Amino acid sequence: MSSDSNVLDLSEVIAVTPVEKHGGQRNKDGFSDIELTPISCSRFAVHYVEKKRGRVWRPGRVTFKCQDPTVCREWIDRLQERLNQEYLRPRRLLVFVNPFGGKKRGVQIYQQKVAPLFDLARIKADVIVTERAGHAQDLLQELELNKLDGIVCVGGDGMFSEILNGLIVRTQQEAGVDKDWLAAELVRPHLRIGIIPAGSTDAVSYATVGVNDPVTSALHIIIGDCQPLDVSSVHYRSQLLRYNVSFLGYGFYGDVVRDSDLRRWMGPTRYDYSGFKKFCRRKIYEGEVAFLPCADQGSSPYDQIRCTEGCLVCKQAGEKNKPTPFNPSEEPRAVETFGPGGWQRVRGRFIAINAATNSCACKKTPKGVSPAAHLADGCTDLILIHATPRYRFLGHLLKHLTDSDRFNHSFIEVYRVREFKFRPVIIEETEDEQVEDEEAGVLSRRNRRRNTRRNSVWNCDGEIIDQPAVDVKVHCQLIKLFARGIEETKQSSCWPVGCFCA
Ligand SMILES: CCCCCCCCCCCCC/C=C/[C@@H](O)[C@H](COP(=O)(O)O)NC(=O)CCCCC
Ligand SMILES: Nc1ncnc2c1ncn2[C@@H]1O[C@H](COP(=O)(O)OP(=O)(O)O)[C@@H](O)[C@H]1O
Ligand SMILES: [Ca+2]
Repeated sequence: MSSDSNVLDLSEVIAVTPVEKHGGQRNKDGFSDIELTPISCSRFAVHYVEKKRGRVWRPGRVTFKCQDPTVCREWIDRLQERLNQEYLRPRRLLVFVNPFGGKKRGVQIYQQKVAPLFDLARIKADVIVTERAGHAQDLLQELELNKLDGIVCVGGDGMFSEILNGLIVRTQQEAGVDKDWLAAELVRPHLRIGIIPAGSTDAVSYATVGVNDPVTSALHIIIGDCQPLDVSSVHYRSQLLRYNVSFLGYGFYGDVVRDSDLRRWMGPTRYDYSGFKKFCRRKIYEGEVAFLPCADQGSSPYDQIRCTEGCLVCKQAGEKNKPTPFNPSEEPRAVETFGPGGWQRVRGRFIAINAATNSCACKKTPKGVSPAAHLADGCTDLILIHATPRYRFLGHLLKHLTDSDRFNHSFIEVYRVREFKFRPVIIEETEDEQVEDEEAGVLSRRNRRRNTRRNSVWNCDGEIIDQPAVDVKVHCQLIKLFARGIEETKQSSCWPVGCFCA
């Protein structure tokens, strides 16, 4: 911004509206109840994105005064014409509101914070308040989507996951791609998805916008931001179980989501209760993880660099992984080769097996489960947490509250991978394995059984996958969000009267 003037980037203008001389009430198009004739309008307001601290955006407004009402009308028409040329800005959206998620305030959040902004920006929104779990996913298989510019999710990660799965399944079906074939090259949906955070963790919103704020997210949607995002497919025995976009967790995090699902009446605090309970139980799961490391692309989970707006790692990955036309007669995938440069395997007793396809940053862990993970690099960070005493596991968990290196423990292995598989080893208890404990007597046998419970479940963006054995594959930049990645924080600024840059 030059010292003697202020410049307002047109791409961050929300709307232009005539201003009543006497500040009277205006209808949703910005006109007063008394129909404004062109000659009577001598002022107009430019509504724009005002960037506050901490990546929070708010609608700002600057008013311009014209001596001649004709000039005023000319300005409004010209500016509106330019805004109409911003082809990435949505004009028609399908909005799914989950009244059940988070603190059950999804409807209020949308009506009070988002709808007025969509009206101001002249966006036509078809709003559906869901009536049950899976309602949005089912509707996405049958609704007419061609006339839309995007889909908006008002809810948390679980609701986003539902819409993500619905849209991807619909797209593959229409493209004739077999979603159950692990090796299939998936077709990218053309519709972008916007997220208005109204859930409990809201990790996807936080990791792609940098803050959990409904107004900020609404403004990213209005100006038509576009952020590609990796999606992982989760299969078992040639059957698609679910698509995942952020966090996959087996063991501790799987047990947490299974337990917390029974306590949704607690709202977001259910995770704290279940997290503490499962930390105390600290169950151990034996199994084997096989994984295909990402070919060296100059990034690692131990990087100091972070995935931010305009990330070069993601840009290069996008160029390397351009979608190839689907060929139904495509040769089946090569058999996995183990060894250097190929698949690797780790067998062990684990507290948790996590995969972070992006940082999974959220209010609980502002830097994320894997701070150096990328939104759109075609990889996921596979985090193996081996059995260890509780105090050491606690030390690792506590590091999520800070910037410190959460992987700096001998019991933790982290790999940046394109694919991985997990097969549990079921522990059958035999008589001679019973641990005799004089005080506890037979209890020790029950304790051992409890501590070596056969299987956990997978926490898939907060939804439960009951099947412990999975085959996971990352599809680079499969979908696009109305976001721009994590902006480098700037000081808050306001835009007084000034000229425009196109
Ligand atoms: C004693 C201090 C412990 C601090 C623990 C910090 C660990 C935080 C990890 C947070 C996990 C982030 C991964 C995101 C998962 C979400 O997709 C999922 C569902 O979100 P939503 O549908 O919006 O509710 N959230 C969870 O699985 C919550 C996990 C909480 C684990 C304690
Ligand atoms: N109307 C509804 N009634 C009950 N459950 C719903 C409804 N709409 C969506 N859901 C389900 O609610 C779950 C949680 O949604 P989400 O918005 O992620 O809330 P939270 O972040 O609290 O988990 C999702 O599994 C979703 O499928
Ligand atoms: Ca990634």
